[in-house]
Amino acid sequence: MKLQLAIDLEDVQGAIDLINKTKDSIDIFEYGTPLVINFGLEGLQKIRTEFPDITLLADLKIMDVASYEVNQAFKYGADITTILGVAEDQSIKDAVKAAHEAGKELLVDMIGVQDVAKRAREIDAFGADYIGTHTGYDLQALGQDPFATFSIIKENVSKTKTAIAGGIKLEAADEIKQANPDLLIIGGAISTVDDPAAAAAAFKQILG
Ligand SMILES: O=C([C@H](O)CO)[C@H](O)[C@H](O)COP(=O)(O)O
Repeated sequence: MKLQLAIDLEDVQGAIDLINKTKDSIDIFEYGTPLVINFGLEGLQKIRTEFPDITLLADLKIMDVASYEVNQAFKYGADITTILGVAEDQSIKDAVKAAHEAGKELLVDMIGVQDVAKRAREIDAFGADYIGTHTGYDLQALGQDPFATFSIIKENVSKTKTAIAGGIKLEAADEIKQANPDLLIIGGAISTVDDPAAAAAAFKQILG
């Protein structure tokens, strides 16, 4: 199981500081969608220049023009990027092809997918590297979490690595262990606490 830190901050220097504090425990750093919105891919490039050796995921949440956007993420320094599971089949197939031709990886984010079991089987057949259950902030605010949906995804994929995200806290240690995802994605529970390094280390400990 790998640990990904979702950096959903509003400035690039804050992201750089957070990476420095947590890099002993984090396997993959996510250049989060708010950073994409505020600073575009040039912010990602700054982080890549500062940290040439870290694994970087750009959370572009691509919906269309997939080959172009996937390649832009890689051109600016990403190792992995994301497309939405609700995108057209053709877009996801194009994104998988573009990522693999570049020697990189693609995560399909299942936020907003209604028939999760059916779509998970389809994504599995498309050859994506990761499929991610994701309870977005707007549903977290209603008290929802990603664990039940994650089980459905796990039952319906055979080769795609599984990821889970959405408001996961340290208190969910038992559920995390039971879910046993290939990739655990944590944002606020590391980035917004007083001691992000300690929180990252505590999550890493759960993964064993
Ligand atoms: O993808 C995310 C969200 O849509 C904002 O861009 C978050 O990175 C993801 O939800 C993980 O963050 P937390 O929910 O704070 O753990």
